[in-house]
Amino acid sequence: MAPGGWWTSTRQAAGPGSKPHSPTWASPPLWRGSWVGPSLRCETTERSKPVGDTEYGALRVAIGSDRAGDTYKSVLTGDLHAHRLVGGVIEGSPGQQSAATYPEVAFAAAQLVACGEADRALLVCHTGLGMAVAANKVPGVRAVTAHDSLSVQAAVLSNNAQVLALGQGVIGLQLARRLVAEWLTYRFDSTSSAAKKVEAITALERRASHYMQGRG
Ligand SMILES: O=C(CO)[C@H](O)COP(=O)(O)O
Repeated sequence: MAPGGWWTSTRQAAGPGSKPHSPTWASPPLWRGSWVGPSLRCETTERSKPVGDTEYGALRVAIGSDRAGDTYKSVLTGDLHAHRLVGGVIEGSPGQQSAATYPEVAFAAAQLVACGEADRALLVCHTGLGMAVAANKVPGVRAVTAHDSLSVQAAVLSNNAQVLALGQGVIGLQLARRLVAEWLTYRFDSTSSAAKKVEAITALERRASHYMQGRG
């Protein structure tokens, strides 16, 4: 089901050189759940797949921006559609999104990731900072701001971050496009030494949540 209101999704066939990342849309169904309004609600009862897991092939990427990131978002959306490793693009409807603030957009996109509707999210605002801060409020989501190749690589390989936030006011468009192209080629290795540290972050998140519940 297409995300309601804000988000539209597009499936696309991977290009000839895409193996082993060719999409397998039919089994299991990857586009489940529906999304409502600025504060989106995940109606998926069962995750299509674990957050950040890419075993099903080509990446499904949600992309969003506030007004300050709109120009880059348009260009990067085109790049995503054309990229051989991207199997689907979910983008906020430009009309409504241009009025949306970065916390709303980031939270909504991060929810798409957390619920398994998207593998990753690409967010653009003026600095990339607020988007990452807001996206990190969604449990299970790891969002970073990164404006150089090493950080983009480490975001995936070391931190298993599913969300990349860029600042339209910080880097030039061509660097942003290059970084996104690089970002799409990286896959987290769950057998790597980084995995235990990412698990530790998840455990901390659970502990914090229990602590807060105890206080409530
Ligand atoms: O960069 C932003 C948030 O980190 C955003 O694009 C601009 O922030 P605002 O001026 O507070 O809306």
